[in-house]
Amino acid sequence: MAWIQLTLTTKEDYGRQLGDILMANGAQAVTYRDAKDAPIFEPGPGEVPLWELSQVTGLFPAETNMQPVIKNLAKVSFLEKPLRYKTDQLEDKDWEREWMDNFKPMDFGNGLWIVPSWHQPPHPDATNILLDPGMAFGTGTHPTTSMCLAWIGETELQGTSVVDFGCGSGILGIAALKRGAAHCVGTDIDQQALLATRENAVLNHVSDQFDVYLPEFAPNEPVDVVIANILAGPLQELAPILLSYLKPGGQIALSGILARQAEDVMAAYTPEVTFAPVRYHDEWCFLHGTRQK
Ligand SMILES: C[S@@+](CC[C@H](N)C(=O)[O-])C[C@H]1O[C@@H](n2cnc3c(N)ncnc32)[C@H](O)[C@@H]1O
Repeated sequence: MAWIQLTLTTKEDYGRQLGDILMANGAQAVTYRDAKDAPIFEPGPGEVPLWELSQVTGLFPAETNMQPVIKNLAKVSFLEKPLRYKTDQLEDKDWEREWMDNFKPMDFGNGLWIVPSWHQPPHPDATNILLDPGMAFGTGTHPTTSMCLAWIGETELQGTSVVDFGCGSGILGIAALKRGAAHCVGTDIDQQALLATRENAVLNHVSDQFDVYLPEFAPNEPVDVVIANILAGPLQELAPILLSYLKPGGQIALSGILARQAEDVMAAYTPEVTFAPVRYHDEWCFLHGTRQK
């Protein structure tokens, strides 16, 4: 059996509502692709950041007459006018599994692996982080996450307290805990991310050590390590908050920064933080440093 795939983009607040509307119009399945897992581009002034958008895709039987569906969607008040959408013909396959099949166990060095929760760890003795990202950002495939994971893998974290700011799937906090950190506070503005982090913490048997909050409810107790993979703009704006979390002598890791933005981000954390040489991966860079005692 073949299928028609209909894809629309909407503000993430409306993602679920749009999914319900697609189901009510005959979709057999709906999936959400957070634009967060698409390449991130720094939004221009006044633009909606890409990761506030959800891509919602409905799967319709091939014989569906899509005209009435499109007509109904054109009346939905929160969708763009004129309606923008994309249709594709799909051969029959387990399409939900398709993206899952592309998410494979990955080695980040120093024995640190990310393993999709539906895979067997290829090296059972390694530090294996089992992960189901759900709708949250953070599979390890994006350079901004992978540079953080490489740093976590090489850093002595035994007994440390950690803040994972913008925790997404919880991938970084869980990795830190599995590498010996004693406790982690994760914060995110996205409820889906908090949910995914909690679930992944349970999956990895670190839920007792991983507390998750919306940023405004997070306890502001200084910790040994702050990790934040969010965009350069927020990293600069949030510098006083992130610094308020960091103990003297503590370590900070910042990611989500385009290479050309490194200087500006470092300036926001100077002179409190002394930075190590900048690391680069594709167009992205990674900053890490130590807070003066
Ligand atoms: C690029 S993702 C990183 C996710 C994960 N930590 C990783 O490294 O893959 C950024 C996350 O930060 C969250 N975020 C963005 N702005 C934030 C803010 N001001 N405070 C807290 N979280 C924020 C987003 O919702 C998103 O989950």
